[in-house]
Amino acid sequence: MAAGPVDYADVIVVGLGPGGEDAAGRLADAGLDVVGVDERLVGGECPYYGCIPSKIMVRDADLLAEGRRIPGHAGTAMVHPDWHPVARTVREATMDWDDKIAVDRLTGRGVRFLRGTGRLTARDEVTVADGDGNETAIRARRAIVLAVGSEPAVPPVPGLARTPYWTNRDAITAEEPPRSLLVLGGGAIGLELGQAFSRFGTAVTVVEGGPRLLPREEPEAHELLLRVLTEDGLNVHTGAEVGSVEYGDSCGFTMRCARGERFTAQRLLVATGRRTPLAGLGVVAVGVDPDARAIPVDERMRVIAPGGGRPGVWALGDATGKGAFTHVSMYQAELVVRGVLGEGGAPAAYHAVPRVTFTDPEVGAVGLTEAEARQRGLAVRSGFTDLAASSRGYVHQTGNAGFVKVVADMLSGVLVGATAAGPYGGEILGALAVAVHARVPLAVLREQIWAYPTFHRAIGDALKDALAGSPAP
Ligand SMILES: Cc1cc2nc3c(=O)[nH]c(=O)nc-3n(C[C@H](O)[C@H](O)[C@H](O)COP(=O)(O)OP(=O)(O)OC[C@H]3O[C@@H](n4cnc5c(N)ncnc54)[C@H](O)[C@@H]3O)c2cc1C
Ligand SMILES: NC(=O)c1ccc[n+]([C@@H]2O[C@H](COP(=O)([O-])OP(=O)(O)OC[C@H]3O[C@@H](n4cnc5c(N)ncnc54)[C@H](O)[C@@H]3O)[C@@H](O)[C@H]2O)c1
Repeated sequence: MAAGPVDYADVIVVGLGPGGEDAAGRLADAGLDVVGVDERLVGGECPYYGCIPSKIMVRDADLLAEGRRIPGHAGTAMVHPDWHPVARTVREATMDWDDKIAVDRLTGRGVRFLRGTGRLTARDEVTVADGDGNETAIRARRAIVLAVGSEPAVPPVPGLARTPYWTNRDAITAEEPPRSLLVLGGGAIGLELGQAFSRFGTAVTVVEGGPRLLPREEPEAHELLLRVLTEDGLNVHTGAEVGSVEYGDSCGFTMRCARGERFTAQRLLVATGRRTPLAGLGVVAVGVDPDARAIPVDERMRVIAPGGGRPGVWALGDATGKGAFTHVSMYQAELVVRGVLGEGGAPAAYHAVPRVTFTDPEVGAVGLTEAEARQRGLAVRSGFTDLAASSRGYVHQTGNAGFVKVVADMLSGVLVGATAAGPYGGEILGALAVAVHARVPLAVLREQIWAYPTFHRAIGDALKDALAGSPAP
């Protein structure tokens, strides 16, 4: 590689996903000389291969499902799925995977943008390699922000690496729904995209290695999704250890599981989590173990390493392992900006991280699950209510499956976690997220009037269930 001149900047932001782009823009707005570096698309995974295009697919797939629910309730409906408008909308939303507008927006705020791969070459220096083999070293006068996100983690299944498997990026750019799709991994990506393709006519088989779908959520969420997805026509297999994967042009993918099952499909989507490869980022330069799963950060998002913190080196987003969500990345960007500008403010708190899996029914959750709360030794009382049995569930009829579950710590007298699964589960979650975030006393929540007949009224019923037998406030 050709070594170039050394440049200087106040702040260098490596990775311009949701958090990095936001931090770079805001630091430039504050008058700092900021260099932003990205090797791919400014905006990161979320707008091009993640949240936005996947939710477009989910929304359109949900429209089909609603149409199919008309018979028996509101007349007749003939639903003929067509993927082409979906692919078109996704292309429009991603500008055909072109970030010109995002780059212009960023440079318009004064950020100097470099397209290339950044790596730490000293504790205050990032070297950027462009596609033509040129290298530019930049020294940071004030701060380096590592916002490199994550990439699909592909498990070491024998044979898999030699096959043309899909990751989320291939699924999002699909111009046609596959005839059949094997989904490896029953987490958020696998279930959202698996259900969406299924509604467009793809024969979908989900193969989950663990005992439960959405393993980080309440077991009731697994039970609900297993039932509903199976009713929807997906084949769902849990506890399946994959022994091998093969691919042939004529027969597609064949997956063999240790307990004897054999699955075949035209396409295979690998959705088994994310990873942040740290070695290539040169994190040893700031004392971080290159084999670590995430960049260790303190409560102000400063990078920490054995022997203490690294002044002027910050990290945010998926790379920090605090929750691979756009809202976490944006939340952390706020902390980084405040920290770099020396503004102080509250440190990071993760007791109320919300998450929504946009399946139908949606699974919204915040804070701890009941099992996590028990592991922490809290004085746990949980409450549960079935959404279908509520007045709104009765009114809604078809597609009304869901529940609200709350997890209370009776010692501190607050909710420490909650799940709202069902139609608009992610929206119902809003009220529960406020309660967990603001530590609203149970005595206050218990007095709340919940509008009738809403789905969120089920929160009141779940609270009653948790507090049954407790003295009135
Ligand atoms: C299919 C899918 C659906 C999702 N849906 C949701 C959702 O509904 N809601 C939600 O909250 N989250 C969702 N997510 C997660 C969300 O996309 C991520 O949490 C979010 O994008 C992480 O943001 P980030 O700032 O950490 O970085 P990323 O978005 O990962 O971006 C990191 C950027 O850094 C760049 N980069 C990496 N290394 C280097 C380097 N060495 N030099 C230069 N540039 C580099 C990359 O090119 C990339 O542009 C979804 C993810 C996927 C895959
Ligand atoms: N709606 C959202 O907010 C949303 C949507 C999609 C993705 N995301 C983010 O992206 C992350 C990545 O999504 P994901 O679905 O890839 O990961 P995930 O961690 O949510 O789920 C991965 C699943 O794959 C399973 N798995 C792992 N290895 C396996 C193997 N060898 N064989 C079979 N199963 C295996 C795990 O047990 C798990 O259930 C999510 O954790 C989430 O943070 C968020």
